[in-house]
Amino acid sequence: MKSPLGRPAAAPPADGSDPARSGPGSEAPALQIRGLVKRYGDLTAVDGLDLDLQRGQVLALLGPNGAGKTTTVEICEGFGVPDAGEVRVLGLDPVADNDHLRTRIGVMLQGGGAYPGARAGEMLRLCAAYSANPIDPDWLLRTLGLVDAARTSYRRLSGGQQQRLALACAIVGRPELVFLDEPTAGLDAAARILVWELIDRLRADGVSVLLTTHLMDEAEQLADDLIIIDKGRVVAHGTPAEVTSRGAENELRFRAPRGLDLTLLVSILAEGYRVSEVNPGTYLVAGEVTPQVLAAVTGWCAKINVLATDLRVETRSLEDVFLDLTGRELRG
Ligand SMILES: Nc1ncnc2c1ncn2[C@@H]1O[C@H](COP(=O)(O)OP(=O)(O)OP(=O)(O)O)[C@@H](O)[C@H]1O
Repeated sequence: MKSPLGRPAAAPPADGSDPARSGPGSEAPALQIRGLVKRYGDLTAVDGLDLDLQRGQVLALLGPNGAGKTTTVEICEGFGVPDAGEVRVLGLDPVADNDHLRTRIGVMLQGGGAYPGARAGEMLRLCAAYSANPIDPDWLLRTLGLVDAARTSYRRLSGGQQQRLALACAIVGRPELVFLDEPTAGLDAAARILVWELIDRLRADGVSVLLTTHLMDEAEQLADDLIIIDKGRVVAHGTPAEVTSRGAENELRFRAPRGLDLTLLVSILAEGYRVSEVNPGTYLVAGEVTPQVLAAVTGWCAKINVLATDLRVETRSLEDVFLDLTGRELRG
């Protein structure tokens, strides 16, 4: 069955003009930021930031409190003007081309934009009415577990229901790019999974997502790429696996008979690896553990006819990397 999220083929503009400049179906990246600077008085909130988000990808923007995430996202949404640098959203200038972008991007507002007395279902239908080809609101209410809340006024919704309604409103217009600001903050485990599944479906349908989050597992689960920023600068970027492994001193541990002669193993491994018997019968190889290093160690075991047991590669978590880079907890 075709997903109700799927974007229709873009129709050419009726007047033959090219309002988006980059054109419907263009290959312009979802987001491209070069050398972004934003100052508030003496404070440089964003300090030469570069960022790329390709079509159909999820990019997680991580950083401690005050790192410059919201400032960056607001500039992308057209709510702020850079002091220097260039920002392109779907190939367009978010301020000058705001009118053309409004229907092509989705913004998840934290509690904002709501009429407290309006019912959840009515609010979602109102958001849908702004779009020429909205996603079926009833499908979204079902998918986000909001059917029972559809007739409840916004002010009586639980925090988690308001959060999911904000997500539904952000995507009901079938945006090409959606900005999600901590979309699962405060949600219980079941609701969080519903939101994660929906974000996965958005990606599968070619929607690009810029996700700000303080949740390490959320970033690792959902993101194709991560950017960690601190004091307005990028301190790490890449896939979750790249960010957690780059330059990392991982460890390989195994158990084997005590007192083995390690000279041959040391000579097989490249310079810089440290091999030691940390406890009688427990061996440690410290350095970047690549597949080749793992093969070298097991090859050495085979050569000396030793069966290594409890062989374990210990990698650093995203939280460890984050702490190393920013000196602060991911949660801020
Ligand atoms: N309108 C403003 N006027 C003055 N300073 C501001 C303004 N908006 C943000 N700042 C400052 O800019 C810096 C970056 O703030 P920003 O909200 O972008 O960080 P953040 O990474 O989103 O933080 P958080 O995780 O707490 O939301 C902070 O020091 C903040 O106090």
